[in-house]
Amino acid sequence: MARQVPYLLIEGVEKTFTRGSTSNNVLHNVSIAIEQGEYVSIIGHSGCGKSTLLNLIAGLTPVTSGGILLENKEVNSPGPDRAVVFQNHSLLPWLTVYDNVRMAVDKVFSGRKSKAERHDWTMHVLDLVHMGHAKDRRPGEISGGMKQRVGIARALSMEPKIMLLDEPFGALDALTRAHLQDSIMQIHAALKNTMIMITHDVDEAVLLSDRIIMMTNGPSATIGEVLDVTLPRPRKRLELVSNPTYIKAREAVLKFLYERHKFVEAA
Ligand SMILES: Nc1ncnc2c1ncn2[C@@H]1O[C@H](COP(=O)(O)OP(=O)(O)OP(=O)(O)O)[C@@H](O)[C@H]1O
Repeated sequence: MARQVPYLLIEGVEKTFTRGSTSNNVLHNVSIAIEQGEYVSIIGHSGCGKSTLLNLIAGLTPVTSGGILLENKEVNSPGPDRAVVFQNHSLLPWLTVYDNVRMAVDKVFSGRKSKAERHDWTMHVLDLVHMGHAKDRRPGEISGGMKQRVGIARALSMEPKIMLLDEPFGALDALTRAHLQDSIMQIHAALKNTMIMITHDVDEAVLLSDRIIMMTNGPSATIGEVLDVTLPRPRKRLELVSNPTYIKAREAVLKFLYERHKFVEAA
Protein backbone atom coordinates (compact mmCIF):
# COMPACT_ATOMS: atom_id res chain seq x y z
CA MET A 1 0.00 0.00 0.00
CA ALA A 2 1.32 3.47 -0.89
CA ARG A 3 2.54 5.54 2.04
CA GLN A 4 0.33 8.54 2.66
CA VAL A 5 2.25 11.78 2.14
CA PRO A 6 1.84 14.36 4.93
CA TYR A 7 0.38 17.76 3.97
CA LEU A 8 3.46 19.64 5.15
CA LEU A 9 6.63 17.69 5.72
CA ILE A 10 9.68 19.23 7.34
CA GLU A 11 12.49 16.72 7.21
CA GLY A 12 16.00 16.92 8.64
CA VAL A 13 16.14 20.69 8.27
CA GLU A 14 19.36 22.49 9.11
CA LYS A 15 19.77 26.24 8.99
CA THR A 16 23.16 27.88 9.33
CA PHE A 17 23.73 31.60 8.82
CA THR A 18 27.22 32.39 7.60
CA ARG A 19 28.86 35.77 7.60
CA GLY A 20 32.51 35.91 6.56
CA SER A 21 34.36 33.24 8.50
CA THR A 22 31.72 32.88 11.25
CA SER A 23 28.78 30.59 10.97
CA ASN A 24 25.84 30.11 13.30
CA ASN A 25 23.92 26.83 13.19
CA VAL A 26 20.48 28.03 14.31
CA LEU A 27 18.35 24.96 13.55
CA HIS A 28 19.52 21.37 13.73
CA ASN A 29 17.73 18.30 12.43
CA VAL A 30 14.21 19.73 12.61
CA SER A 31 11.64 17.19 11.44
CA ILE A 32 7.86 17.20 11.73
CA ALA A 33 4.81 16.33 9.66
CA ILE A 34 1.76 18.61 9.82
CA GLU A 35 -1.68 17.56 8.62
CA GLN A 36 -4.13 19.67 6.66
CA GLY A 37 -6.36 21.71 8.95
CA GLU A 38 -4.12 21.37 11.99
CA TYR A 39 -3.47 24.29 14.31
CA VAL A 40 0.14 24.01 15.43
CA SER A 41 1.98 26.37 17.76
CA ILE A 42 5.73 26.75 18.08
CA ILE A 43 6.97 27.82 21.49
CA GLY A 44 10.51 28.27 22.78
CA HIS A 45 12.76 30.80 24.43
CA SER A 46 13.80 34.00 22.72
CA GLY A 47 16.37 33.55 19.97
CA CYS A 48 15.99 29.77 19.60
CA GLY A 49 15.00 30.00 15.93
CA LYS A 50 11.20 30.08 15.82
CA SER A 51 11.01 32.90 13.28
CA THR A 52 13.78 31.30 11.28
CA LEU A 53 11.71 28.10 11.05
CA LEU A 54 8.62 30.05 9.99
CA ASN A 55 10.66 31.93 7.37
CA LEU A 56 11.90 28.62 5.97
CA ILE A 57 8.30 27.39 5.61
CA ALA A 58 7.35 30.73 4.04
CA GLY A 59 10.21 30.27 1.57
CA LEU A 60 11.69 33.62 2.55
CA THR A 61 15.03 32.03 3.31
CA PRO A 62 16.47 28.72 2.00
CA VAL A 63 17.24 25.66 4.12
CA THR A 64 20.93 24.82 4.47
CA SER A 65 20.09 21.14 4.16
CA GLY A 66 17.10 18.87 4.58
CA GLY A 67 13.80 19.70 2.93
CA ILE A 68 10.32 21.16 3.26
CA LEU A 69 7.53 19.67 1.16
CA LEU A 70 4.01 21.11 0.88
CA GLU A 71 1.67 18.61 -0.76
CA ASN A 72 4.77 16.78 -1.91
CA LYS A 73 6.21 19.86 -3.68
CA GLU A 74 9.44 21.40 -2.47
CA VAL A 75 9.14 24.81 -0.81
CA ASN A 76 11.99 27.02 -1.97
CA SER A 77 10.43 30.43 -2.59
CA PRO A 78 7.56 32.51 -1.21
CA GLY A 79 4.10 31.99 -2.68
CA PRO A 80 0.46 32.91 -2.07
CA ASP A 81 -0.18 29.36 -0.82
CA ARG A 82 1.66 30.37 2.39
CA ALA A 83 0.47 33.67 3.86
CA VAL A 84 2.41 35.27 6.71
CA VAL A 85 0.93 37.45 9.45
CA PHE A 86 3.55 39.36 11.43
CA GLN A 87 3.34 40.84 14.91
CA ASN A 88 3.52 44.30 13.46
CA HIS A 89 0.87 44.45 10.78
CA SER A 90 2.33 45.67 7.53
CA LEU A 91 -0.56 47.61 6.05
CA LEU A 92 -0.04 50.33 3.48
CA PRO A 93 -0.93 53.55 5.33
CA TRP A 94 -2.22 55.44 2.28
CA LEU A 95 -4.77 52.75 1.37
CA THR A 96 -8.10 52.14 3.08
CA VAL A 97 -8.77 48.95 5.01
CA TYR A 98 -10.76 47.71 2.00
CA ASP A 99 -7.99 48.51 -0.49
CA ASN A 100 -5.31 46.89 1.67
CA VAL A 101 -7.21 43.61 1.38
CA ARG A 102 -8.47 44.17 -2.17
CA MET A 103 -4.90 44.59 -3.40
CA ALA A 104 -4.05 41.06 -2.25
CA VAL A 105 -7.33 39.71 -3.68
CA ASP A 106 -6.62 41.32 -7.07
CA LYS A 107 -3.07 39.95 -7.08
CA VAL A 108 -4.15 36.37 -6.47
CA PHE A 109 -7.54 36.21 -8.20
CA SER A 110 -7.49 38.73 -11.08
CA GLY A 111 -7.53 35.96 -13.70
CA ARG A 112 -9.99 33.72 -11.88
CA LYS A 113 -12.66 35.94 -10.31
CA SER A 114 -14.64 38.78 -11.88
CA LYS A 115 -14.45 42.31 -10.45
CA ALA A 116 -17.77 41.84 -8.66
CA GLU A 117 -16.63 38.50 -7.22
CA ARG A 118 -13.39 40.06 -6.00
CA HIS A 119 -15.38 42.82 -4.29
CA ASP A 120 -17.69 40.29 -2.62
CA TRP A 121 -14.75 38.15 -1.52
CA THR A 122 -12.95 41.19 -0.05
CA MET A 123 -16.06 42.11 1.94
CA HIS A 124 -16.52 38.49 3.02
CA VAL A 125 -13.04 38.23 4.56
CA LEU A 126 -13.39 41.67 6.19
CA ASP A 127 -16.66 40.48 7.74
CA LEU A 128 -14.94 37.28 8.94
CA VAL A 129 -12.61 39.43 11.08
CA HIS A 130 -15.43 41.86 12.00
CA MET A 131 -13.93 44.76 10.07
CA GLY A 132 -16.55 45.28 7.36
CA HIS A 133 -17.87 48.36 9.17
CA ALA A 134 -14.45 50.06 9.04
CA LYS A 135 -13.66 49.32 5.42
CA ASP A 136 -13.23 52.96 4.42
CA ARG A 137 -10.85 53.91 7.21
CA ARG A 138 -7.10 54.18 6.80
CA PRO A 139 -4.62 52.30 9.06
CA GLY A 140 -3.81 55.53 10.93
CA GLU A 141 -7.47 55.81 11.95
CA ILE A 142 -7.91 52.37 13.56
CA SER A 143 -6.53 50.65 16.69
CA GLY A 144 -3.66 48.14 16.83
CA GLY A 145 -6.09 45.26 17.28
CA MET A 146 -8.11 46.38 14.26
CA LYS A 147 -4.95 46.65 12.16
CA GLN A 148 -4.06 43.12 13.14
CA ARG A 149 -7.55 41.99 12.10
CA VAL A 150 -6.99 43.57 8.69
CA GLY A 151 -3.61 41.83 8.43
CA ILE A 152 -5.32 38.51 9.15
CA ALA A 153 -8.07 39.32 6.59
CA ARG A 154 -5.46 40.10 3.98
CA ALA A 155 -3.69 36.81 4.61
CA LEU A 156 -7.00 34.87 4.57
CA SER A 157 -8.10 36.62 1.39
CA MET A 158 -5.41 34.81 -0.59
CA GLU A 159 -6.95 31.46 0.39
CA PRO A 160 -3.54 30.17 1.43
CA LYS A 161 -2.95 26.49 2.07
CA ILE A 162 -1.10 27.49 5.22
CA MET A 163 -1.34 30.55 7.45
CA LEU A 164 1.95 31.37 9.13
CA LEU A 165 1.44 33.55 12.19
CA ASP A 166 4.54 35.11 13.78
CA GLU A 167 3.41 36.21 17.25
CA PRO A 168 0.29 37.72 15.72
CA PHE A 169 -1.10 39.02 19.01
CA GLY A 170 2.21 39.85 20.70
CA ALA A 171 1.85 43.62 20.56
CA LEU A 172 -1.73 43.77 21.85
CA ASP A 173 -3.21 44.35 25.29
CA ALA A 174 -4.69 41.31 27.06
CA LEU A 175 -8.35 41.99 26.26
CA THR A 176 -7.78 42.77 22.59
CA ARG A 177 -5.63 39.69 22.43
CA ALA A 178 -8.41 37.54 23.87
CA HIS A 179 -10.91 38.90 21.32
CA LEU A 180 -8.55 38.15 18.46
CA GLN A 181 -7.82 34.66 19.78
CA ASP A 182 -11.58 34.00 19.79
CA SER A 183 -11.82 35.35 16.23
CA ILE A 184 -8.99 33.16 15.00
CA MET A 185 -10.64 30.09 16.60
CA GLN A 186 -13.92 30.92 14.82
CA ILE A 187 -12.10 31.40 11.51
CA HIS A 188 -10.20 28.15 11.95
CA ALA A 189 -13.45 26.31 12.74
CA ALA A 190 -15.19 27.81 9.70
CA LEU A 191 -12.41 27.56 7.09
CA LYS A 192 -10.46 24.58 8.50
CA ASN A 193 -7.20 26.06 7.24
CA THR A 194 -3.80 24.91 8.40
CA MET A 195 -2.28 27.32 10.91
CA ILE A 196 1.28 27.47 12.22
CA MET A 197 1.72 30.07 14.92
CA ILE A 198 4.70 31.27 16.94
CA THR A 199 3.84 32.37 20.45
CA HIS A 200 5.54 33.08 23.77
CA ASP A 201 2.27 32.69 25.61
CA VAL A 202 1.65 29.25 27.12
CA ASP A 203 -2.09 29.82 27.66
CA GLU A 204 -2.50 31.02 24.09
CA ALA A 205 -0.69 27.95 22.79
CA VAL A 206 -2.89 25.56 24.76
CA LEU A 207 -6.13 27.41 23.99
CA LEU A 208 -5.62 27.51 20.22
CA SER A 209 -3.55 24.48 19.27
CA ASP A 210 -4.04 20.88 18.27
CA ARG A 211 -0.32 20.39 18.85
CA ILE A 212 2.41 22.42 20.49
CA ILE A 213 5.96 22.14 19.17
CA MET A 214 8.43 22.93 21.93
CA MET A 215 11.86 24.05 20.76
CA THR A 216 15.09 23.53 22.68
CA ASN A 217 17.41 26.49 23.24
CA GLY A 218 19.85 27.51 20.53
CA PRO A 219 22.35 27.39 19.00
CA SER A 220 21.49 24.25 17.03
CA ALA A 221 17.93 24.32 18.37
CA THR A 222 15.66 21.44 17.53
CA ILE A 223 12.21 20.13 18.39
CA GLY A 224 12.42 18.99 22.01
CA GLU A 225 8.90 17.69 22.52
CA VAL A 226 5.54 17.81 20.79
CA LEU A 227 2.40 17.98 22.92
CA ASP A 228 -1.03 16.89 21.66
CA VAL A 229 -3.77 19.14 23.02
CA THR A 230 -6.77 16.87 23.14
CA LEU A 231 -9.33 19.44 24.35
CA PRO A 232 -12.53 19.27 22.28
CA ARG A 233 -13.61 22.26 20.18
CA PRO A 234 -15.18 24.75 20.32
CA ARG A 235 -13.08 25.83 23.30
CA LYS A 236 -14.26 28.44 25.76
CA ARG A 237 -11.54 30.15 27.77
CA LEU A 238 -13.59 30.50 30.97
CA GLU A 239 -14.59 26.84 31.02
CA LEU A 240 -10.99 25.76 30.40
CA VAL A 241 -9.56 27.42 33.49
CA SER A 242 -10.66 24.50 35.67
CA ASN A 243 -10.45 21.77 33.03
CA PRO A 244 -7.95 19.05 34.12
CA THR A 245 -6.74 18.41 30.53
CA TYR A 246 -6.08 22.14 30.09
CA ILE A 247 -4.25 22.38 33.40
CA LYS A 248 -2.13 19.32 32.56
CA ALA A 249 -1.21 20.61 29.09
CA ARG A 250 -0.27 24.01 30.51
CA GLU A 251 1.89 22.38 33.16
CA ALA A 252 3.64 20.19 30.58
CA VAL A 253 4.67 23.23 28.51
CA LEU A 254 5.73 25.24 31.56
CA LYS A 255 7.85 22.35 32.82
CA PHE A 256 9.52 21.99 29.44
CA LEU A 257 10.34 25.70 29.28
CA TYR A 258 11.29 26.36 32.88
CA GLU A 259 12.68 23.04 34.14
CA ARG A 260 14.08 20.94 31.32
CA HIS A 261 15.05 23.72 28.90
CA LYS A 262 15.61 26.77 31.05
CA PHE A 263 16.71 29.90 29.26
CA VAL A 264 20.33 30.71 30.02
CA GLU A 265 21.40 34.26 29.23
CA ALA A 266 24.48 34.33 26.97
CA ALA A 267 27.58 35.53 28.84
N1 LIG B 1 19.18 36.75 8.54
C1 LIG B 1 19.92 36.35 9.58
N2 LIG B 1 21.27 36.40 9.51
C2 LIG B 1 22.03 35.95 10.56
N3 LIG B 1 21.52 35.46 11.70
C3 LIG B 1 20.20 35.40 11.82
C4 LIG B 1 19.33 35.84 10.77
N4 LIG B 1 18.04 35.64 11.18
C5 LIG B 1 18.12 35.11 12.42
N5 LIG B 1 19.41 34.96 12.81
C6 LIG B 1 19.87 34.39 14.08
O1 LIG B 1 19.16 33.19 14.30
C7 LIG B 1 18.90 33.01 15.69
C8 LIG B 1 17.41 32.74 15.88
O2 LIG B 1 16.65 33.91 15.56
P1 LIG B 1 15.08 33.88 15.44
O3 LIG B 1 14.62 35.26 15.17
O4 LIG B 1 14.66 32.82 14.50
O5 LIG B 1 14.67 33.44 16.92
P2 LIG B 1 13.25 33.46 17.64
O6 LIG B 1 13.15 32.19 18.39
O7 LIG B 1 12.18 33.76 16.67
O8 LIG B 1 13.44 34.69 18.64
P3 LIG B 1 12.35 35.64 19.37
O9 LIG B 1 11.50 34.74 20.18
O10 LIG B 1 13.20 36.53 20.22
O11 LIG B 1 11.64 36.37 18.29
C9 LIG B 1 19.39 34.26 16.39
O12 LIG B 1 20.67 33.97 16.94
C10 LIG B 1 19.52 35.27 15.28
O13 LIG B 1 20.54 36.18 15.55
